[in-house]
Amino acid sequence: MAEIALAGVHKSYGKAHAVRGVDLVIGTGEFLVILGPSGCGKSTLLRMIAGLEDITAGTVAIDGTVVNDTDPGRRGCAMVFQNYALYPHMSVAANLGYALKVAGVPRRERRERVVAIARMLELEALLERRPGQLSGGQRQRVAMGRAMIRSPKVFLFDEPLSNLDAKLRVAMRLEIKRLHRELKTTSIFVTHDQLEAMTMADRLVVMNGGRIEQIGTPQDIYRRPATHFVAGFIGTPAMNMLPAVIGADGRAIVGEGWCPAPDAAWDLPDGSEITLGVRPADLTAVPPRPGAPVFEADVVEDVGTELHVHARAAGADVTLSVPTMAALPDRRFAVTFAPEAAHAFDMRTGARAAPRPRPARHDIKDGSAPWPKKRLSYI
Ligand SMILES: Nc1ncnc2c1ncn2[C@@H]1O[C@H](COP(=O)(O)OP(=O)(O)OP(=O)(O)O)[C@@H](O)[C@H]1O
Repeated sequence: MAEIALAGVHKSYGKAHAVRGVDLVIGTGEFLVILGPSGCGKSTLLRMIAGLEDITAGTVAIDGTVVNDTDPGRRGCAMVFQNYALYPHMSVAANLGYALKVAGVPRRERRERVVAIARMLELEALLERRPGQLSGGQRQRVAMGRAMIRSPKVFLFDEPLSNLDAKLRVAMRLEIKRLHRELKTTSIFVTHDQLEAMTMADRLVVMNGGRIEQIGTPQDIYRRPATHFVAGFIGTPAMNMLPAVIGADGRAIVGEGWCPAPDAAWDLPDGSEITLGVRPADLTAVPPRPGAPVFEADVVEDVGTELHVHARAAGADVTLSVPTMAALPDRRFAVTFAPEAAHAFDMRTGARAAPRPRPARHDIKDGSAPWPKKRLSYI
């Protein structure tokens, strides 16, 4: 059990910057997931915590002690990799007990601990097999057991489920969460699979281009994405993104004057270029109306639980998620959405735009002054 604190952590390979100044504290017992596209620096960050990569700048501290120059074996971290990294010529039992053997733990105690871990991971019947005689899921469980046996302070998972088929991934996901509930070991789990990230994380970190874009609970990140990148990266089908311009009243105008969210206003200067984001499930089809583009359903994908309707209009494409085709009585329709379902991103910075503050009650539109704050005395 340990707290991990990263301060200004940076990694460059020559002129290329893989990680650019990451500040992050992972609390004791927390299950933190790092999510991001390929090449965003998530594995490099994990490997710096493990001690498998030098840190170019900044510090990594475990339980208050800076470990930048501490050997990987002395950091108390155990790492689980995508490719299992098992010894093929050794039995499951020998693989599980190897680290204890190296550490000089007596044979009897070793055996006891191997059996206890095997019981926890349902590997007891497989102890005499070699890795080549196991399924992918069983191999991954052995890899987990090997990491668990030394009772590490921290588990570091580097895309451990990527080589498994879809069904097994779900099973292993649950197993890892169950183990975490039991052991409460501080864990960092790196993945590029958003479903894995959303379902496993206590707290989620979204990375892009070596930087942290957002940190929060999966719900925070889904409901209030902090940046244009996060909004587009999280959610399937992806959020609809409509290029828009801020008008004089703070409302967003798309194309030739369509104001799709008339009740929402943003705190940006007139003329600011934004992207208006709306999740496919938040769009509702309504009969065509003047001033709004008419969309035409193009491709409909049935994913079992819902339908994804991809529709086109002049200059804009949208996707709607609907429970049944009854939500689309006609092929041609306009779209609407609740103001609170709209996300706006400032295209200069990519940051989420704040709503425009509503006028305070004493603001008087005709230009007369509000009542003075101090009460007048008539004595
Ligand atoms: N040894 C290295 N030498 C040079 N560049 C490297 C090295 N290792 C990683 N990089 C670069 O650093 C960046 C981050 O790599 P990293 O492996 O951390 O990404 P990732 O987010 O884990 O990606 P993936 O999901 O594909 O594993 C990439 O641009 C990668 O090409």
